[in-house]
Amino acid sequence: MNTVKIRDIEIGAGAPKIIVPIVGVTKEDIIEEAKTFDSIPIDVVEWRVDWFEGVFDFAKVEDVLKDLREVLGSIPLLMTFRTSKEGGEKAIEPEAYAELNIKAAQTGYVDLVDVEIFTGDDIVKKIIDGAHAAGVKVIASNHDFFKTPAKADIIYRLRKMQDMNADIPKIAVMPQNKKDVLTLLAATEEMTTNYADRPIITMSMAGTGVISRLCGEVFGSSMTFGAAKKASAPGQMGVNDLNTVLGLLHSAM
Ligand SMILES: O=C1C[C@@](O)(C(=O)O)C[C@@H](O)[C@@H]1O
Repeated sequence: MNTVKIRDIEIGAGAPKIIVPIVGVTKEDIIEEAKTFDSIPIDVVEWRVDWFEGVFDFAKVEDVLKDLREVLGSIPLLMTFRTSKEGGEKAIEPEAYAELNIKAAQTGYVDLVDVEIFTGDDIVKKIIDGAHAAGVKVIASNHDFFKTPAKADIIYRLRKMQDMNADIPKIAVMPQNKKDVLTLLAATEEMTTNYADRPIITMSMAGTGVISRLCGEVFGSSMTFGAAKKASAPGQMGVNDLNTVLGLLHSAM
């Protein structure tokens, strides 16, 4: 399996890497939160730009990115517009979505962008090619906030992301019972063992699924989201506790 190197972080090797989301609404909140990150264990910061009040004015987005980049120093920065149809704060037209992601990639301030795989193949391809041309890696994503698809379907979606040349395929699903968590873990193991030639990220959300956010090194999920100030999805643990558990499991493996 190939790893993905972003700055000093090697994704797909060792313990899962911790991503901490920022979900501030104002520039001030976003930057203030980023300033607290030098005292907590973080591998990658995710700016959830769909929460930002100025998200539809690119000059404002670029202004925040510039300051975030400066405050974060060498911590890699992922920019994510999570659309309302996949659990995010706002809706966006596909063309505007492509433009936002490609322009952000071209600023040189971001290391990764997140692209929802079911936005339409042409748009997805345009974003992935545009990000790569700017030297930016792409996480392809899919979210089901209501249920857990069948194992074969989860694997199909992750393989589609890989086939479309995303650097890191990712899926987040909601369990309706404990068996659904096992389905997500089984899909993760099968994808990693049989199909993936790159790191993947999977999680089962909410309290029932929290185990999936901890055991990625066993089953094959290379990154996990932890909360600093405010969680961006149900089931995210506090980042310090998350780091402790990942470290304990890593040293026992
Ligand atoms: O895609 C994901 C995963 C996530 O939904 C989670 O369940 O941790 C949190 C989001 O911020 C992120 O973009």
